[in-house]
Amino acid sequence: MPVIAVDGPAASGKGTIAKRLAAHFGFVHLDTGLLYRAVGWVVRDRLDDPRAAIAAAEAFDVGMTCGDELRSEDAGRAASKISAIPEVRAALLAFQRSFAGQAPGAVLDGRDIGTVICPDAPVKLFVTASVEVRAGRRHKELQARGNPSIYAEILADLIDRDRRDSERATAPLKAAADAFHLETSMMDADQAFAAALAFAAPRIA
Ligand SMILES: Nc1ncnc2c1ncn2[C@@H]1O[C@H](COP(=O)(O)OP(=O)(O)OP(=O)(O)O)[C@@H](O)[C@H]1O
Ligand SMILES: Nc1ccn([C@@H]2O[C@H](COP(=O)(O)O)[C@@H](O)[C@H]2O)c(=O)n1
Repeated sequence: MPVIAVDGPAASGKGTIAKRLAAHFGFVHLDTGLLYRAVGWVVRDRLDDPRAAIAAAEAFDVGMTCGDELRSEDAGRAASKISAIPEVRAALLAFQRSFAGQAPGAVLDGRDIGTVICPDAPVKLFVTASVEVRAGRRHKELQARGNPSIYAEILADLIDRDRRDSERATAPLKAAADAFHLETSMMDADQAFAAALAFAAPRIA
């Protein structure tokens, strides 16, 4: 089954693109960040205990990915910490691969989809935007949801998260060698989707 792998840093717009590509092609979509957020949320009071995170990942069930609290910045921070643990990543791998095998095709977004989870995906996108632009998008999103948000705090958090996600030893955030780089700092969501679709469409039979 064809797979579209969409990777990139936090708040780059990869989820927005992934959802729209899935709707366009009639594919299923998985936001893999939710898996790490769910595990991080379970152990949010024990983030210094890797055994707790590994146990939560080994007990992962898709039902754990529901709930507004997973969209919070606290859940994102917790996810970024536990996602550096190799055994946590290993425990979540089979679910992601199995999801990717569904008919008629799948779109997965995350950090390591093109490099580790689906290295044979016929379409790989690496979506970026400057960290200032990403912080502005996230700030606006939180405000629209009625959540308190301070731009400077969001910016500092994203810088921290980028560093942790890129520097970890296992499955770091990085573009696959054959990924299409989509820099969206100067694009609105429609322009970014159009550019992604122009790359993907000829590669999806
Ligand atoms: N090109 C764009 N221009 C302006 N805003 C955008 C663009 N793409 C996405 N957004 C908005 O930016 C915010 C973050 O987008 P999105 O959730 O798709 O990012 P993400 O990379 O999936 O984030 P995360 O890693 O946290 O899951 C959302 O509010 C979304 O509507
Ligand atoms: N494939 C993935 C997806 C996510 N992570 C980690 O989870 C954090 C939250 O992800 P969001 O996409 O919801 O922002 C992220 O910062 C990563 O640490 C991952 O490692 N691999």
